[in-house]
Amino acid sequence: MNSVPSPTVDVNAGGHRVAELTIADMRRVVSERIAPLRPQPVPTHAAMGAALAEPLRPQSVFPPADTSAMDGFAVSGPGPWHVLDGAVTAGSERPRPLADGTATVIATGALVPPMTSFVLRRENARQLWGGRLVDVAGRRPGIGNDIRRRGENWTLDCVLARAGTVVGPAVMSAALTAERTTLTVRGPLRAQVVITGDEISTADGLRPGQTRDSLGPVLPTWLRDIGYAQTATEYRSDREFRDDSIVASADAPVIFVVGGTGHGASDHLRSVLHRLGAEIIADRILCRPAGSQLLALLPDGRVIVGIPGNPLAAVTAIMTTGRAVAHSLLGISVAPVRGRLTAAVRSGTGPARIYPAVQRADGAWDIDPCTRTAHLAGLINRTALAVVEGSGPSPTAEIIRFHAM
Ligand SMILES: Nc1nc2c(c(=O)[nH]1)N[C@H]1C(S)=C(S)[C@@H](COP(=O)(O)OP(=O)(O)OC[C@H]3O[C@@H](n4cnc5c(N)ncnc54)[C@H](O)[C@@H]3O)O[C@H]1N2
Ligand code: MOO
Repeated sequence: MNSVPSPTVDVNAGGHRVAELTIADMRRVVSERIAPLRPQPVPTHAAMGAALAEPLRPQSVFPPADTSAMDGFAVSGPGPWHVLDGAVTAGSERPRPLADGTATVIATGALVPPMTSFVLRRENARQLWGGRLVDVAGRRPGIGNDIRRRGENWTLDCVLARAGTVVGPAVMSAALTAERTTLTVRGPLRAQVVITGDEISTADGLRPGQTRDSLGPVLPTWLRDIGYAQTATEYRSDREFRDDSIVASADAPVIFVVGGTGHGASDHLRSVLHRLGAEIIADRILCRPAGSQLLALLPDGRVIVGIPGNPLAAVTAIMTTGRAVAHSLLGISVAPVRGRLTAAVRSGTGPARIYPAVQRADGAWDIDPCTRTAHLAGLINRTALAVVEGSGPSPTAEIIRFHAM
């Protein structure tokens, strides 16, 4: 929609042009201008994708009591043992103490009765004539007793995860094991996606001139991958986008506006930003695709990322600028990772080139130099973007992986 040049919308809030930024400069500006979210207590089960604002310390030692590590018999004293009636199952409270010379059936995870010497695994136990139990493994007392001792995994002074760690399934699960019912975190980060453009259609059957929306259903997956745990998506025609208050009213710290970043007749993002008193902090990034990105701050601190409409450019913008914004808001720092390429490539003296990439068995990355931007077919079976910068032939590139896929 921006094929018709327009002299009317080259505007930004301060009235002066903001320089095009390299990717490194964009990351620096983002970390300087976008402050981390305020830490807040969040129920542990609702904290997926947030970042720990404090080290994760246990609320309870683990295991909280001596428990059996195996199905078998809790035995007291040297054998053979007389097996008592009944069984100690997981979930039973306070089993009675075991008298010397006796044994009781016990289940994995059950509390070990006081006076237990060790747990005899079922496969190492035989009952003699008359019912007496013996240990056929001939264990030495105290060795491999198959009892999980209270606090042997962690005590209250342990740190299970450092501040800045993103809450994934392992962190959440460990926190629950440690009886942490709330966590002090930044996030979970929410994003509003606004897909603009008169030509974009989600309805059955395309009319001439329409373009199938190939981003709305998939952007939340990419966004979740880089730290936006919750996403809401809205569609607006160009005029609706220009006239309504979706950007003003969006209830999310980050608003991704898809399309309209250019200077074409229907590209209204700049004028909307101007009207809302936003400060543009990056106007174009020196990269291809996704050069036509805008990064702006609303007066209340919400961040607007204007991403190009071409689908591969949109994903590239999200994986570079969108990712840097998420890291800043979550208060985490992620050092760029470099990878070896299967063949040296030259980006030339111009902008950084960003290519779909996939890792070979030997660890080197194959890149696709000829990918088109109007669709995402070039990302099928690819697991990363490779960022190539510098004028000479480069044998390595920054690798930005897609973790969720
Ligand atoms: N005179 C110039 N024109 C353009 C330039 C330029 O440098 N000078 N850059 C081109 C590049 S590269 C890109 S990328 C686009 C960026 O334009 P916008 O951000 O304003 O995006 P639109 O014009 O709205 O859309 C571009 C393209 O993408 C299609 N699109 C948009 N949304 C979707 C969607 N949800 N699903 C599928 N496809 C979508 C849209 O129909 C357009 O074809 O500007 C170029 N022009
Ligand atoms: O930025 Mo366009 O993003 O090269 O397709």
